[in-house]
Amino acid sequence: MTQRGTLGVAVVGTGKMGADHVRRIDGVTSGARVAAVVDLDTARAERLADGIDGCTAYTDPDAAMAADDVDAVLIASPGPAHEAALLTAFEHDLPVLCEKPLTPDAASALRVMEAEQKLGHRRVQVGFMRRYDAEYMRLKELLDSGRLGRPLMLHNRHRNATLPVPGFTSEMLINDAVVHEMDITRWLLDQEITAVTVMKPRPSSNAPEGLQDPQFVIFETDGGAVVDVEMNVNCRFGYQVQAEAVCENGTARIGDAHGMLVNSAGQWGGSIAPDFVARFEDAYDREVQAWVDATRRGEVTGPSVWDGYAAAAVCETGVTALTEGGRREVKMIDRPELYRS
Ligand SMILES: NC(=O)c1ccc[n+]([C@@H]2O[C@H](COP(=O)([O-])OP(=O)(O)OC[C@H]3O[C@@H](n4cnc5c(N)ncnc54)[C@H](O)[C@@H]3O)[C@@H](O)[C@H]2O)c1
Ligand SMILES: O[C@H]1[C@H](O)[C@@H](O)[C@H](O)[C@@H](O)[C@H]1O
Repeated sequence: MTQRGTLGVAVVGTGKMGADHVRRIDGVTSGARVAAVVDLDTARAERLADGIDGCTAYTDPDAAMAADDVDAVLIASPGPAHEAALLTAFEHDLPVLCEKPLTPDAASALRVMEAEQKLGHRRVQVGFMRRYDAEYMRLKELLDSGRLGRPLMLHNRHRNATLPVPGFTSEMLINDAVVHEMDITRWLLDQEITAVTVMKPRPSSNAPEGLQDPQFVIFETDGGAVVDVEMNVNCRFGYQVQAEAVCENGTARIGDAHGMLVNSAGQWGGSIAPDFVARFEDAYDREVQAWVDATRRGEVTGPSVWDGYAAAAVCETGVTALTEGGRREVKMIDRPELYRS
């Protein structure tokens, strides 16, 4: 860290999400600066670095993490590349904000968890940004207050206008998209997911040939709640994330706010965000600021590697339910001591 305590961050992966985080750290977040950008696509990293004072472009994550001006790492490469980047960050004992998913399967998430336990302290915040969204935070506060009684069901809708990245697969609807509902369910209800069922409606004609889109996913939890998720990555009309908790004495629903309502030409209405960058902008800002603030205090807060592992275990079960059918039970190890408090 510099004398004034500004955190030098290396951003690994500078595609859609990584570039957005670079812009955020450079222009929105306080107490941090982009010291390095890393991408296999050298030209992309160099273009980004060129616009930022004191920022160096790298293709090798290890070289970036070894640099004197790098104090922390933000990983925004694709999920399958996260494990290698995390293990490299552990070798340098650097704090990490790792975009979701922690890793794409439970075995690799376990390896990361074992490596972090060997360090003897938590180093990673996982990028489940919905926990920092104002609406989800209010819903959590309400459920925790007990005013509506015990939550019985949670209905979720998760709709992307078009494929989030080219080549999105049927498994990725679970691994890369429904993974958000896996985390938010665990967090909102403070319960673990114990079983997953995936129903397959007739695919939309908007979906590329062979893609099972939409999917209807059902979770059961160890607290007896039933949770459903409509996952759709070709809805065409915009980006929409909604949740409704059904409790013993009432319901609470979020995700309906569409900003300003306009009356015009015999109609009324608002607008729908085009994509996750717009819908969750505030949540990403809060998430990154919380990470920087905690890191500068020498703390690690937010979703942990345990949360990343739990989501990965549920994802793996979900992919089995998708490909083999039926109701599938989730298998997880006991929570290690490091993640109990
Ligand atoms: N929290 C959210 O809402 C949210 C939204 C979008 C993406 N994401 C996550 O962010 C990550 C990146 O997604 P994206 O949409 O930006 O993908 P993307 O394909 O747009 O960008 C990925 C970038 O990483 C680079 N890359 C690939 N392998 C690398 C490696 N080994 N080392 C360094 N760079 C490498 C690629 O060249 C590319 O520039 C994924 O984990 C994704 O799930 C999260
Ligand atoms: O990586 C993205 C991102 O996590 C979005 O929040 C989600 O809506 C997309 O479906 C997913 O592919």
